[in-house]
Amino acid sequence: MLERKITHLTVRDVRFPTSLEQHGSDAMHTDPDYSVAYVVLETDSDAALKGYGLTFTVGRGTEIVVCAVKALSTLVVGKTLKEIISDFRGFYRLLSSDGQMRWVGPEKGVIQLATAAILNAVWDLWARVEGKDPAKLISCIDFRYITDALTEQEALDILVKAKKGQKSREEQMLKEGYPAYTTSCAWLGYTDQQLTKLCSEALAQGWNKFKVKVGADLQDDIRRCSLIRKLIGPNNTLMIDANQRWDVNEAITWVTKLAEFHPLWIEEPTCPDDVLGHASISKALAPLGIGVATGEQCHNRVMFKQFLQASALQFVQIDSCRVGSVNENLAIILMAAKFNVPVCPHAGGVGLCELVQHLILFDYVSVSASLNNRMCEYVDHLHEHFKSPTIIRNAHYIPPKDPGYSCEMLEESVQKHQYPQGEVWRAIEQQGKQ
Ligand SMILES: C[C@H](O)[C@@H](O)[C@@H](O)[C@H](O)C(=O)O
Ligand SMILES: [Mg+2]
Repeated sequence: MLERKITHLTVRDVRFPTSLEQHGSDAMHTDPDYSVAYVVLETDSDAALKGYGLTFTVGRGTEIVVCAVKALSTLVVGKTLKEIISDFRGFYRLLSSDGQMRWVGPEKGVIQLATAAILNAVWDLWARVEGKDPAKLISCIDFRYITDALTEQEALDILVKAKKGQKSREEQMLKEGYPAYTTSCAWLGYTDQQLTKLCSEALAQGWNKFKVKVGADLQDDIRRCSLIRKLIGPNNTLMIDANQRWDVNEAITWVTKLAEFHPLWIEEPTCPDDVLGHASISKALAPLGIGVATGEQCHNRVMFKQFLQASALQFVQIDSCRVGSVNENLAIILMAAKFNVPVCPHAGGVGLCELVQHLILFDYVSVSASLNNRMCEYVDHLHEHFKSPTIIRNAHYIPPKDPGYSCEMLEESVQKHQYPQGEVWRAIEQQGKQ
């Protein structure tokens, strides 16, 4: 199987009209249409072996990501899986630092999202073919720019140390699943009635950790947080998410006014690139018992390194599509372990829950060995479009059993939602004309 050559790469622009009902809305993305650049790698295998990958985007931006995936595709097509994984570090660097493409990055923005889509598909293909050991995993990581925080030997030591108890953690996960929290009750565009209804339903289903969007209007935030805190009671967990809305001092003042609702964290209080700003916010909010969480728009391992070195975050929110796929997330997860900061993945988008559940299970079973202060985000949208959708039981992610990276979509869904020719978008266009 490893000898099989990748013969084709297709990429499609798939969008869901989530903005119509304000699903996914926040203080900065007021009308998001959850979308993906969806990649399929075809091989010359008789067994119709394919790799499926995607990157999450929002609406119109998807066409630019699709364009970037096409530009990178020549670096992948024609290679065998064996050629790639025998030097995955080198291949990662080829994609992320190709001499003619690097200027539009490097390792950030659209080109990084495109890299994630392609590499997610490569990991999916590889996962369908064989398992991996610690040394092999380490060989996938590009340690360039992070050795001052984590050396290759330290990374290997963390993985080897975590071998102890691995089997029982694996069994525990299969039985109980990984703890999750929900964001689906309190998007910014939802009314108070909607919020009350969704929250009550979620409580009845066993959810005990809730994230609320804040940041547009302080009085609204106070009203919404107070409503939710009353609904969920003092013992359930509340998190708040501002999606980068504030300046540093504004963030401190605003969150201080929400402290009475006892949020565990404030997520993305300010510009995602402002490491020192996050450090100041962390310091100011620590006495209130509120941590800072960030990562969904943290574009590479070097940024995460600085956040960790500067004590600028207390919760590392890895994202399966923002950075360079599993290769780079391995580096981030291992750095978080070294700095003893919990990883709580971001999954608010289409396909993100399906992908990131693999990474957080890996974190527990093979790296951190801890559930302390850890949980994985869950949003209850669009899972029906996936071949192996996430399974949630009693507010826990149940480990997926199908081989691969769980992001193969149903062909019918892809065709219906392809932009602009899919029937869903044609109907919306038609309605607009009426
Ligand atoms: C536009 C998106 O829904 C974001 O609001 C979402 O990813 C969010 O930040 C989250 O943490 O889930
Ligand atoms: Mg967020």
